[in-house]
Amino acid sequence: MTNIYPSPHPLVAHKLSILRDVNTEPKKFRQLVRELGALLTYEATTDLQMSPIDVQTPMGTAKCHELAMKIGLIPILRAGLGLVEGVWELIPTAEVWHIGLYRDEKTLQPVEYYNKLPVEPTVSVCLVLDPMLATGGSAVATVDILKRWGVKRIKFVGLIGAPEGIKALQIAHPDVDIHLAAVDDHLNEKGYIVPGLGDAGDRQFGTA
Ligand SMILES: O=P(O)(O)OC[C@H]1O[C@H](OP(=O)(O)OP(=O)(O)O)[C@H](O)[C@@H]1O
Ligand SMILES: O=c1cc[nH]c(=O)[nH]1
Ligand SMILES: [Mg+2]
Repeated sequence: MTNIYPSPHPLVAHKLSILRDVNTEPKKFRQLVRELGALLTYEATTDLQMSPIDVQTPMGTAKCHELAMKIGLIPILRAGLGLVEGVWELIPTAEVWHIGLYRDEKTLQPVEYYNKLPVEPTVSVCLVLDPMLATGGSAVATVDILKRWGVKRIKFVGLIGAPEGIKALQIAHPDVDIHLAAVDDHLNEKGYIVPGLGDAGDRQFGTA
């Protein structure tokens, strides 16, 4: 399938290598997650729909373009929170709708604990934000929720994906583009990505 986009950008690779390092402390880790969120979103949004607009400059009229669609950022709590700020810097008009999911430690199945989406969709494009795509359960469940909400255009923006999670998301939602900083080797017996970066939530929030 062709909907998986690992970033080819040297800045992304450089920042990811520092992020992975077991010695990178939470403050630096949060900064890198924020920066990577912005860089990956820049790559993920090249095909957004635009509408023409005439802008008066001090020298005349410029034929310009503006975003034509309302964009929603959907961070998956907790770890997805760290990606919001960098993306919001680029798209300040985006709405942010939080989805709370945690993985059951034994079954690795996602458990929903927060969802305050209004009845009718208020956005037409959603960027699902979560650093880790491991089994894919959390991403698939979030896209399920967004499709039930009525959103048709959905992209996943994350940092590291395991082949297992990428496959699961592709099979469940082949229409969802997957933008990542890297694709890693495999999942371990506890569902952690190897080599990965450990627990993205714990490393951001200092809870390890
Ligand atoms: O692809 P999956 O197998 O579903 O795993 C990925 C999920 O696991 C992590 O969240 P976690 O459950 O640790 O919650 P947290 O962000 O609150 O730490 C991560 O942030 C993803 O949401
Ligand atoms: O490697 C992993 C897998 C799931 N969640 C994480 O935070 N890290
Ligand atoms: Mg976690």
